[in-house]
Amino acid sequence: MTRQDFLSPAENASPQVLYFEQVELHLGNQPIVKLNTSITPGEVVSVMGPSGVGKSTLLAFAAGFLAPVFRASGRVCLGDTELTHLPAEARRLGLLFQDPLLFPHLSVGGNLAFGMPPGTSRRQRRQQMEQALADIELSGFASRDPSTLSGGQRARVALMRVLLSQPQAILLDEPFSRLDTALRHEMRQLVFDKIRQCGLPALMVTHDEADAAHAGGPVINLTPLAATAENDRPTRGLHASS
Ligand SMILES: Nc1ncnc2c1ncn2[C@@H]1O[C@H](COP(=O)(O)OP(=O)(O)OP(=O)(O)O)[C@@H](O)[C@H]1O
Repeated sequence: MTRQDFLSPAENASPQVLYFEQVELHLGNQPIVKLNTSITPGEVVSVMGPSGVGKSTLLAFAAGFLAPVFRASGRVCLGDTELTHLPAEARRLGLLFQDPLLFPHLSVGGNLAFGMPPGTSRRQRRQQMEQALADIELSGFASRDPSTLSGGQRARVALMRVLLSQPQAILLDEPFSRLDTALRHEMRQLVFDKIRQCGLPALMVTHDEADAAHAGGPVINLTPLAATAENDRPTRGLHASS
């Protein structure tokens, strides 16, 4: 399944670069994170660093639900479109967190259909849902109650739900940390393969060096206090102010 499979013809399918331009986050007067980087389609950039350094806060800023206690400057852009001033729901970012939370009141199929863009016809919904289930070897599971799935099956459904929402980029926060070793390996492979196939830029927060190694992209190590990180790819001429 590729990015094209998820997109209606009306969608702009061209992959975009995700930019963090001169992003600075403050907690009170205390600077916690500075970031200036770009993520190309299909690339997974890993963000690492000690507990409390601001990794999840950075994702919250990008996703559009930063707690009011923080002060932020800088921009997050997809190609030429600035996301920073858009409400969270308009940013079209796919979020994958530690817990593969599925809606308990919806079937597996209902969960998959949940995030599909408005305007997706009934036939398209069914077709995409069935294709997604086949893709994760869960054909025939559409009417199942999510509580009857194993942890690995839930994680796979959660991933496909994110992809079916036609995101323009993916944000991952410790996506594999609750999985046991075998499952972790399997999910890493699936998630990174899908991100590459769909040509989506992705930013992943992780404590696990093996996650970052499997992701294959650059690793940004945030350090405490005025943490500054910058990778060495083009960022439209902007530079981190360290
Ligand atoms: N709502 C909030 N109000 C006040 N302080 C907060 C709030 N959310 C986070 N913080 C503080 O902001 C800092 C960054 O937190 P954040 O959760 O981003 O860290 P992290 O690097 O993701 O940590 P971990 O690896 O433990 O998940 C921490 O000092 C944290 O205590």
